Amino acid sequence: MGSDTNAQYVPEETDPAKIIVELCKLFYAQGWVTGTAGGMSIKDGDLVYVAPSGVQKERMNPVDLFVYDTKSKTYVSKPELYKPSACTPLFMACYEQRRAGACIHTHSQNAVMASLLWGREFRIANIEQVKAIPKVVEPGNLSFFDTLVIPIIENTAHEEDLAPDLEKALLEYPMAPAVLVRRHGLYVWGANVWKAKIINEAIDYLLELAVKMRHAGIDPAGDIGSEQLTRKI
Ligand SMILES: CSC[C@@H](O)[C@@H](O)C(=O)COP(=O)(O)O
Ligand SMILES: [Zn+2]
Repeated sequence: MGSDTNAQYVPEETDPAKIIVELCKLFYAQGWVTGTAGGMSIKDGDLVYVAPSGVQKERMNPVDLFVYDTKSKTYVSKPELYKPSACTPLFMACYEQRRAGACIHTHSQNAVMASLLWGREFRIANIEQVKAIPKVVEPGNLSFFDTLVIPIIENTAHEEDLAPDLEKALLEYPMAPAVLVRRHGLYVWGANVWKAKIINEAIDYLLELAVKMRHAGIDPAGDIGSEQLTRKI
């Protein structure tokens, strides 16, 4: 019985270009990368894989991706028709300052709504899903009783101009697993692509929940029990 179940196991894809193409389709279905927005990147050793700029991110082929060698500082694969994603300097900042193995940028409406409802930082506490978020500065994940804090930076006219403020936020918030961009979206990274995917999903869930809590008059960072004041019994 057990071996039958294992026979169903499909090994994970290991080609970064194929993984980016696969995940962008999933993110499109979530409404995170529609209308050419958002994207993602993977760092595999010295090589950084990045999507082309301005393309429908759910319709890319592996050969469309740019591959940059951080050692030789040259592109080892450079599709002729395209320019690399405008998010590239931001992905590079996450690789350099966070030793990330993958970065995801979404235009999730949950991220945009949260950026409109919170000021300089987003906070949520005492929700089970925070246990999917790494502590970043030490091994392990946040506990149920920890507060997740995500800095919010202001948007700029061009994506690449966000890089200095993102770099500053990464320095000022060493424990942050992501950065929100007001009226724009979210940057998330992880030690590898699957961790980045999980963290992105968990953060999006928490952003959506926090926005709903706010609309219900509940403080998402409030103490356990404080929400009872808003409950109609
Ligand atoms: C809807 S256009 C969005 C872009 O300006 C940008 O914000 C973005 O997320 C994607 O940039 P791109 O250069 O296409 O990878
Ligand atoms: Zn964007």
